[in-house]
Amino acid sequence: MSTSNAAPAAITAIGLRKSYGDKVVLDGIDLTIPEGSIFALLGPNGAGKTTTVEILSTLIAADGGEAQIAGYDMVRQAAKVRRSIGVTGQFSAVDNLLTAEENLMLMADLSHLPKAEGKRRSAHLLERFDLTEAAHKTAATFSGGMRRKLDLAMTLVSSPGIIFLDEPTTGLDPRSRRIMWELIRDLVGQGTTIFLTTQYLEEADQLADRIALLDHGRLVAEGTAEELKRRIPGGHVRLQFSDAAELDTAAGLFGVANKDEESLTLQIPSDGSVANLRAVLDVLDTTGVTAESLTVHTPDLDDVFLTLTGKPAQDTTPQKESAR
Ligand SMILES: Nc1ncnc2c1ncn2[C@@H]1O[C@H](COP(=O)(O)OP(=O)(O)OP(=O)(O)O)[C@@H](O)[C@H]1O
Repeated sequence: MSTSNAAPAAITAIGLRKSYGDKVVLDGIDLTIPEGSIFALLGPNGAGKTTTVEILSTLIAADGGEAQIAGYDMVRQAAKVRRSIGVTGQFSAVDNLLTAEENLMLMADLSHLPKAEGKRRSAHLLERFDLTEAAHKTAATFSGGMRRKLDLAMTLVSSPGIIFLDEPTTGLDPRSRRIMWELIRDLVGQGTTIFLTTQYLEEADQLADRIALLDHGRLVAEGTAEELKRRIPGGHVRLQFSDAAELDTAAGLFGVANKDEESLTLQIPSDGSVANLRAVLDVLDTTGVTAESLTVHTPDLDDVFLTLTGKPAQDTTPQKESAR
C-alpha cells in the first residue's frame, strides 16, 4: 500500500483555521494527500477531526486557509468539489423507512443519474457489499454493520474519486469492522482516495498510507505508521546469543545495552532504521561476535499517541450512538 511520491495530490490544504466563539478548533492545518492513497486523521474526542472533514467537504466554511480538492478550490469552486467527493459521516444518511435498494436509488436520483444507470449501480453495490438479500428489507431492520455498509454504498453511487469517511467503524463489532476495512482497501485498489478519521489506532495502522495526529487543533505528527512509531523512544533491537561468553563480549561493545543473562539476550536502543541496524551488525562483524538472531521492536501507535498528545488513546471510551 505504498504511495508513489509522483502521484498528484487529491487534497491539499494550507493553514486551515476554525474557531467557534473563543474556542480555537483548528489552529493552522496543512495537508497533502496523494491520489489513490488512504490518509488517516487520528485524534481524541473533540480534537477537530469532524470539523476538518466538514471544511474540506465544503459543508462549513473555514475562518482561514486554503484547500484544493480534486484540483478545485474549496471556496471558489465548491460545487465542483462537491461533485468530486463522497462523504460518509458519523450521522447515517440511511433512511430507515426505505429499503436498501430504495436508499441507493434515492442517492442515484440525487446524483442525477439516469434511472437505468442508477438501477445498475445499485444492484452492483448491493452485491459487492453483500446486501443483495437485504435489498428489499427496510433499513430499520438492519444491524449496525449492515447499516454502515449501506451508508458507504450510498456514498459510492455517484462514483466519487475522493471519499471522506468520518469514523467509519466507530461502534461496530470486530467482524463488521474488518469487513469495512476490506471494502475500504478495495476502493483504494481501484484508485479512490480516502480521507479517514478515526479514534482507533489499529484502524489507522491497518489502513492508512499516512497518518496525521490531530491534537488541540494542530497536527502534532505526520508520517507512515512506521515513521511515527520510530519517532518516539522505546524502540530497540534485541540480539539473541547462544552462550553467556558471547553475550558478555557483545554487552561490552555497545555503550548502552540491557543484558538479560537468563534469556541470553541483549537489548540495544534503536530507532529501527536500516542505518541503525547496519551499524549494530557492523560492530558485531568487525569484532567477530556472532548473534543467533536479531529482532527489531518498534513502539506501537498507542505509545506514539500517548507520547505526542499526553493522553492515552481513546479506544476504550464509550462509543457514540449514530443519530437515526
Ligand atoms: N457547531 C459548533 N459549535 C460550537 N462548537 C463546536 C461546533 N462543532 C464542533 N464544535 C467543537 O469543536 C471541537 C471539535 O469538534 P469535532 O467534532 O471536530 O471533533 P472530533 O475530533 O471530530 O471529535 P469527535 O470524535 O468527538 O467527533 C469540539 O470541542 C466541539 O465541541
